[in-house]
Amino acid sequence: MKSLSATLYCNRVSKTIGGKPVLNDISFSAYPGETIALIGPNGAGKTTLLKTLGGLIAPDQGETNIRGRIMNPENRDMLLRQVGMLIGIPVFERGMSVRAILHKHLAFMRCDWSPDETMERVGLASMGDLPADTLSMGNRMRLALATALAHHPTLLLLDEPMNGLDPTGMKLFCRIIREENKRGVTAIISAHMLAQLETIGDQVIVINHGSVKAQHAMSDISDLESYYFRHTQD
Ligand SMILES: Nc1ncnc2c1ncn2[C@@H]1O[C@H](COP(=O)(O)OP(=O)(O)OP(=O)(O)O)[C@@H](O)[C@H]1O
Repeated sequence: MKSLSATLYCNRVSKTIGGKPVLNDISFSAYPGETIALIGPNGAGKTTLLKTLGGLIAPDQGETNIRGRIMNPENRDMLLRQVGMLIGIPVFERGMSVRAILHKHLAFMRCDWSPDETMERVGLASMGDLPADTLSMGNRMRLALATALAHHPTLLLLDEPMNGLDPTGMKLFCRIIREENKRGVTAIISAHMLAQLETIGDQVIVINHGSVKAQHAMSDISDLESYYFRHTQD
């Protein structure tokens, strides 16, 4: 019954790529206003899981349920308007300005508001006219985050969103996630930066070899680093 009010319900998802099982029977729920920290070693399956949750790849078995609806090819685009994704290394159209990229994204998401507020929020207000492909790595990450946030989604799927951010950017990122949670937004964040995750995560899921190895409330974990090593030893 609990899953009925979940923002996201990942139900027994499995995926094999190139003959190799990458996700094995993964289930969990994410509730409004909470952040789930997805942690695990390189190659554990975190990105593949986020891609599957965001409908970028189809599971072989199991399903993703967003706000009570099972994602399928017919309702995928409608459901994805409720999702903000940052998955993979941000690459932007050559020569297109930061503001134009956000305008295009908002139009695609059928939102009629200006991108200015989101640019301000991520610290790109003074860079709106710059071609996005000339931005530094950290500022490209800020733009990718802006794209995930701009259309006011209820679910954020963020894969290593702090990569390339300077300490100010990381602090800003954590503040934005807390603000989003207060508005009821659910965030699933895959990252290796345990110290930052410790401050923003409500739940932790450890993935290794494509399976959930542990899941706990962050408040029950006294030291995330030891917890990580304890649950990722082969
Ligand atoms: N398109 C693909 N073709 C072949 N193998 C793939 C493909 N995508 C993912 N894999 C494999 O699936 C496994 C999980 O990869 P994934 O990128 O999901 O891991 P990850 O936990 O996100 O790792 P990292 O922390 O290094 O980003 C890896 O063994 C990877 O090589």
